[in-house]
Amino acid sequence: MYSGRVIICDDEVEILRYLSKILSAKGLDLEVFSSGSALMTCLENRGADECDLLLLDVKMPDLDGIEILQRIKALKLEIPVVIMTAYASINSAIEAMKLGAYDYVTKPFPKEKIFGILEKVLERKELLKENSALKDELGHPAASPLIFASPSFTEVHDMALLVAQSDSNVVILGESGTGKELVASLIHQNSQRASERFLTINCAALSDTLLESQLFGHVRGAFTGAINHQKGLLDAANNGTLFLDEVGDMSPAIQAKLLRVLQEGDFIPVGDTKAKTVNLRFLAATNKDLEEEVRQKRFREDLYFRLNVISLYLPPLRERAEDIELLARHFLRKYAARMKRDISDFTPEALQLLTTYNWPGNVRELENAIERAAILTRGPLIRPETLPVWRSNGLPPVAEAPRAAERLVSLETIEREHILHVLKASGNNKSRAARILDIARRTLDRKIEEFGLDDVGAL
Ligand SMILES: Nc1ncnc2c1ncn2[C@@H]1O[C@H](COP(=O)(O)OP(=O)(O)OP(=O)(O)O)[C@@H](O)[C@H]1O
Repeated sequence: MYSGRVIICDDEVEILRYLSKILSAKGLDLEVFSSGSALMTCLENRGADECDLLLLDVKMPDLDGIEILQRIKALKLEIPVVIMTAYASINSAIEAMKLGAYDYVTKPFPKEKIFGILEKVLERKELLKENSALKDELGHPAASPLIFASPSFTEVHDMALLVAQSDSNVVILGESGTGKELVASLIHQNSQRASERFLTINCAALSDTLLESQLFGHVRGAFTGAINHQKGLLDAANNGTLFLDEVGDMSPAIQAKLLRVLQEGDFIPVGDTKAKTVNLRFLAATNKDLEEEVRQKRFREDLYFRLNVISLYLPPLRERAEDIELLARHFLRKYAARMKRDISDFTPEALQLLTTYNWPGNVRELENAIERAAILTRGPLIRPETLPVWRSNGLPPVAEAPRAAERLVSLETIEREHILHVLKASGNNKSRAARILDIARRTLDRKIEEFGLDDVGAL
């Protein structure tokens, strides 16, 4: 038996019935949606609180799974999503994984497949709980999800805790992947608004119209496709904190509407005539030089002053080498546990490579590198060759930022590399390789064909 809450969204009644039956038999709380738009309305209004897993069909007539994932990502809802796809739409599954889906299953799937995923998800939830209990014991604030040791980050962290006590708006500056969103959530968790909601929106990820209706909400019939009344994030976060990520990318029209909220504390939903009053704290982040944007008249000065009561600058990872090793070990523990692998440490060479590389994508790039290395590692130690920053000539430090194409590889590439590796290691014995990979033999055959690995025997 399990304890947790699962949302299922599929337009096929048979699938809904099948999943409801097997999951409720295991003691799980279920919520079922037969259309993508109904699911989105619920997530937008209520957030993903207390939901442990979302099982999402990729192909639905009104709103497909990929679009839902994009919206979940833009709303920054923390919810593991498992995409359910037909064999024919396997490319959508890959697309979904790139968008941050937790996993995917190909229909028809045995119930054990879903139970396996559920166990991993619930185990992860427990791990996160343990982690925060441990931080409590060590005397760190329970809400701090941040790992750091460097003096420069300690200073910003202390500053963040201090400004959390005030109710002022804050702008968090720093390169992409430096932890701006984590710091925003830390501020909220340590503020007087901690018991209220912390909602986030990425202003660069949405079109102008969508951003406007997400922020301010709309009434029925406000524009083509507005079939229902929809509450905006300003409303949903009332009394809590709203985090505006990539605020520097907001259009002048939306900047003007937002300024009114900051000045008057009210706004008018799209298509409505009545103003709504809200009480919010705004945290905003950008990797743009906002002062320069103001000088260039791309960002309103009055809005800038309203938002930027206090500003925090997160230093890039390359300027805080002390944090790299700590973060790398933290991510290694996380991914080794998630993948149930006994990888305990880095070789000294790998560690040296990690601490001397200049990490243009900051902590996010480091996390991706460790996740990839954990997938590719066979022994107990992470070796340099599994790190994307490794060069075949063995030269460790890279002074300049490598080109993106050299650093980052797609999930598809990793999957292909790993299948190739297992096939070679098993002497091209496909049944054995399928067992090691923990996938059905016919799934392996399909992937071999898809990735053009038929000739592996000859390698
Ligand atoms: N100090 C830290 N401790 C633990 N994890 C961190 C830390 N800093 C960043 N991360 C992780 O790195 C990733 C990127 O962090 P985050 O999204 O907060 O960065 P960001 O600056 O908001 O990025 P962007 O500008 O691209 O939105 C996240 O997975 C986050 O959990």
